[in-house]
Amino acid sequence: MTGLLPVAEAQARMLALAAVCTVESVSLIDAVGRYAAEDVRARRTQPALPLSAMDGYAIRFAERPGPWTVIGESAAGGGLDRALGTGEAARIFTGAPVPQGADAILIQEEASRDGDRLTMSGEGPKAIAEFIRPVGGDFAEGETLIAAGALFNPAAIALAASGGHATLPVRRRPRVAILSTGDELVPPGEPTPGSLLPASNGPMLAGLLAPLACSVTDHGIVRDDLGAIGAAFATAAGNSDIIVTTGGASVGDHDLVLPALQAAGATIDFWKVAMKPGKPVMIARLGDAIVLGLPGNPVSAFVTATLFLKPLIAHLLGSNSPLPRCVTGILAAGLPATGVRAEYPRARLADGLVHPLMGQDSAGLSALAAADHLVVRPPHAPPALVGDAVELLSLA
Ligand SMILES: Nc1nc2c(c(=O)[nH]1)N[C@H]1C(S)=C(S)[C@@H](COP(=O)(O)OP(=O)(O)OC[C@H]3O[C@@H](n4cnc5c(N)ncnc54)[C@H](O)[C@@H]3O)O[C@H]1N2
Ligand code: MOO
Repeated sequence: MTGLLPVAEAQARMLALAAVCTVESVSLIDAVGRYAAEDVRARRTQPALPLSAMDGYAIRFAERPGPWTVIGESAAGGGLDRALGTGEAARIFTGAPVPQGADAILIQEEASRDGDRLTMSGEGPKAIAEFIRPVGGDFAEGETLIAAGALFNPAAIALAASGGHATLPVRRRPRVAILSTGDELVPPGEPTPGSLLPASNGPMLAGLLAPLACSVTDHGIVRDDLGAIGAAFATAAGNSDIIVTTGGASVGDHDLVLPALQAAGATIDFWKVAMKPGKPVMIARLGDAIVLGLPGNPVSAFVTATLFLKPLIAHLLGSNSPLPRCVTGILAAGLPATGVRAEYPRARLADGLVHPLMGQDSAGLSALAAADHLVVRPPHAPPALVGDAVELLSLA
């Protein structure tokens, strides 16, 4: 239990430990940011009829350049009550059904109309079916629109709505409890005499979680005392799916999260991950709750929350790809060789290049706040040079 676990292995073990939340059916808006608990299939075909993509006239392509006789109109939600005959055209609007007999749309900018008489004044449609959206062009009834485990982002919500759904199957929102341990901490805004300092990890974690589909309870500051930490665990365990702690995770005499968990009867799965910042990361099960012990250093807490807490929540919500995905960027400045731990230097993307920031200390919040990406450096990597491609994790 004292060795350093590779990051990917630690993430896999964490995900294997945690069961997904139960299924519930919620409104479309409530489903945003959650994941499909089962395949969502189309209950209708879209478009259900051939529809015009433009305002203009429904014509027969072979009859260009006209003249045609305009016999009526087709508006969105309506339609023409009969088929077009030879030499006939219909006024048509965007989203309106294309009458039977028509096979192209002449846009109104390229049409000239005098009473019922219509002729082509511009180039006209270049091919049969131009500006006509065919039946089922978007999707057909019965098709899988959103696969189980995929994210309901706003576009997926629109797709589900278009597919005939008013409610969606999702997983219950995980309940997350935040505990900030440390005798040196005071609530933000309070005086900080001597070596006291504002507890910034709680608001940071709550901020990271705010856009996610979970409910968060910040239990505030817990003193470095075995009894106090144990009592906080006991309070949180009954009504949390995840308990996330910061601080007290290392090896000092005041680092009491591990002994408090052991005293509470928790099963410790791992402690210490091969990453920098963020080595003392702990995963345990306490009753039905997963405990994620993060280091106290503010940047370490942020980076480990990005790599462990956010994926854990996505997993509990039923995501089929809970781990963060990297993109590639080109370095504007070099980075030193890495040691036994993977490293996550804070960086900013500017002019298409990755600029590592000054102040890569695990307590350096200024660089963290200026960063929009973490560079992902594997263990035992040689120095990275200007112009090298590197993996990046977006902090957006
Ligand atoms: N002898 C060793 N010492 C340390 C090791 C080690 O392996 N051997 N690991 C280092 C690493 S790496 C880290 S990271 C830290 C993690 O320590 P803890 O998780 O035990 O955190 P604390 O000691 O409680 O605090 C560290 C640091 O962070 C400040 N802090 C804590 N909580 C907050 C908060 N809520 N808001 C703002 N700042 C907070 C705290 O005051 C300390 O300065 O251990 C190293 N030591
Ligand atoms: O992991 Mo600690 O986060 O290196 O300072």
